[in-house]
Amino acid sequence: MLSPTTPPAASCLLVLADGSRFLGHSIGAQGSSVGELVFNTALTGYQEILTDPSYCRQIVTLTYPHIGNYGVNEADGESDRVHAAGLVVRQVPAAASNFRSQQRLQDYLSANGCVGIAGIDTRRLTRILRSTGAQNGCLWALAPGEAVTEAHWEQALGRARGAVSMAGQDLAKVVSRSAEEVWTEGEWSLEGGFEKPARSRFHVVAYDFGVKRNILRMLASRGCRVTVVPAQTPASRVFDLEPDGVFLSNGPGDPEPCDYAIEATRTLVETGLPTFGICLGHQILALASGAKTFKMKFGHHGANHPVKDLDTGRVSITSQNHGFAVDAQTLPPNLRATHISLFDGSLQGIARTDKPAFSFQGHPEASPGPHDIGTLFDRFVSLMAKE
Ligand SMILES: NC(=O)CC[C@H](N)C(=O)O
Repeated sequence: MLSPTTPPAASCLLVLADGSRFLGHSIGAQGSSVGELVFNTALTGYQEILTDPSYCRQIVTLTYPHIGNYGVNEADGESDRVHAAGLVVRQVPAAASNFRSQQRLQDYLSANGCVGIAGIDTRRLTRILRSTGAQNGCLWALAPGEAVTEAHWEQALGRARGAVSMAGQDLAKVVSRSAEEVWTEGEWSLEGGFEKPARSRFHVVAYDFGVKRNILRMLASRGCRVTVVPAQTPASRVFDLEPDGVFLSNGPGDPEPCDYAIEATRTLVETGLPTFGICLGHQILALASGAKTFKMKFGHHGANHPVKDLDTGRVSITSQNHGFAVDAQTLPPNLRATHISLFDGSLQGIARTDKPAFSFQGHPEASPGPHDIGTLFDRFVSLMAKE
């Protein structure tokens, strides 16, 4: 229960570039933030979403109305900080209740300098984004007690309209680590915490375009020693590391301007190194193979997207987070479609016909899940074993 001495929450404004206004209360840091507004329909996983580097410069609206109910903890972050440019929710329960919880979502947002708003009609916002497409917005948490004025709305609109468009932005090099790192931690379980895999059969070089930790953990748990390398690492350095396979990670922004990654991938794939890409990594593999990408209207962000495997006919429920996609009409003869989205028919997976390389648009590593398509990691390991 709220104690009678709890000060009233500070006001928070959200203004979209099209002029739509929302007034709610602050649940995070004070100040303003701009970014591309996207909506995510997952029911859980808000901490993983906030810390997913792929959300860099995006303000995330969660359509599920109760967010923060199980708190946050040290183990569940997909990176070492909050990357989302802001959080928009309907309601945060006053108490967080879970045996793993170490902090309330509100305190976590404040400590991480992330602006957040609650108390707005997220259904109205989602319907705007769905009909007009993802658009830039400005989130502005005022000082406690400060009154909202017309000048605030006007200034916020100016900031929203002045924000750079996501199309054309290379953000992989912005969020990538700057030094190489050896990764050994495996997957988490309730009984044992994070696994420390004893032996490794394969050496994988993983490109960090904004990599999520659970990807590295799933590789480690499958017997891979992983060397994580910065986004701009040239192919020559990867050859020096003598890997058995190359992994291309997820990441924020537009894949098209990532020329260094496209170039390195082309070289590595051509030499026949087994290669696996996820999300941005999937788009990079496509571009390196001669296909094209485009910006989607509002993308796919959620945890229940059905995807069909075109080889087996099997349907998997998958986690998705992308605003760009590979254009199925542009696949060259040596690239075949392996998966499609059953929501809109868009391309979800590809494989090279001439080289041991494949990739997936959604998230087989998704934590908290679903885990249906986690088998793609086993496919990568089999590919390395075969080669
Ligand atoms: N999660 C990701 O890797 C996203 C890839 C890319 N930034 C997109 O929006 O499509």
